[in-house]
Amino acid sequence: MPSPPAPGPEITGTFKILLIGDSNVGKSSILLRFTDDHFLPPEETSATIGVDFKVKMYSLDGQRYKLTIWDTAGQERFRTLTSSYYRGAQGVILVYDVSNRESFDNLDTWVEELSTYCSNEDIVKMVVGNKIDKESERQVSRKEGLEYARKHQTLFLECSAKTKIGVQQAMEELVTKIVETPALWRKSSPSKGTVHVNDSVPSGLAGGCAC
Ligand SMILES: Nc1nc2c(ncn2[C@@H]2O[C@H](COP(=O)(O)OP(=O)(O)OP(=O)(O)O)[C@@H](O)[C@H]2O)c(=O)[nH]1
Repeated sequence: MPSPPAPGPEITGTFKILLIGDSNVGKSSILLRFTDDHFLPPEETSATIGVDFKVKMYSLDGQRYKLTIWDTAGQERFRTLTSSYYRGAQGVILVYDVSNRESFDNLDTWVEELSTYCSNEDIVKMVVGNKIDKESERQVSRKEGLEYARKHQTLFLECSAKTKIGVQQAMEELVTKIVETPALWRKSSPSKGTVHVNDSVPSGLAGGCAC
């Protein structure tokens, strides 16, 4: 009998990360760029209905993390089960489109939704201005984005899912900050030195609730 494959390196933590923001700002595109390094042309994209998610293994400082990244619908009519999106999340990315002022102005609504459904003060938040490749159509300056993030004490980055600038960096900064916030994900330290984590499965119904 062939011997079973050797087990892979252990997973240090499993993190649930959410993408929220207005419809059309590029949440699904950021996710696809991050997980598959791919960008779909406009004619091949469609509005997210409800929620979608992708899983990606991610290495940082020699440790392996399992990221479940939830892509939520921006359109009100496609949003269902809102509280379960937030349940067990360690990180949230609030996305706006730098070429669409309204999507930036609406960030307040998303911050409000976050505070309604997520009572965990430790959750790591990041504001991301997407579509910086559309520089000539820019309606929101980098300074404004940065000021908004400072006011709400969140991380901040600008990116383009199209050209891929900033996408990897955004995820890396978010994951780094989550790792630096043990209260969010460490449950106990068993004997082998491995950390037991809040394993937030995509159903949003299992695992300890961080919210
Ligand atoms: N120029 C440019 N277009 C982008 C970028 N990211 C996304 N888009 C386009 O913006 C449109 C919306 O992108 P999606 O990723 O579907 O947006 P979404 O926020 O997931 O939308 P909902 O699912 O409705 O919430 C699509 O036509 C994308 O091709 C970007 O970085 N630059």
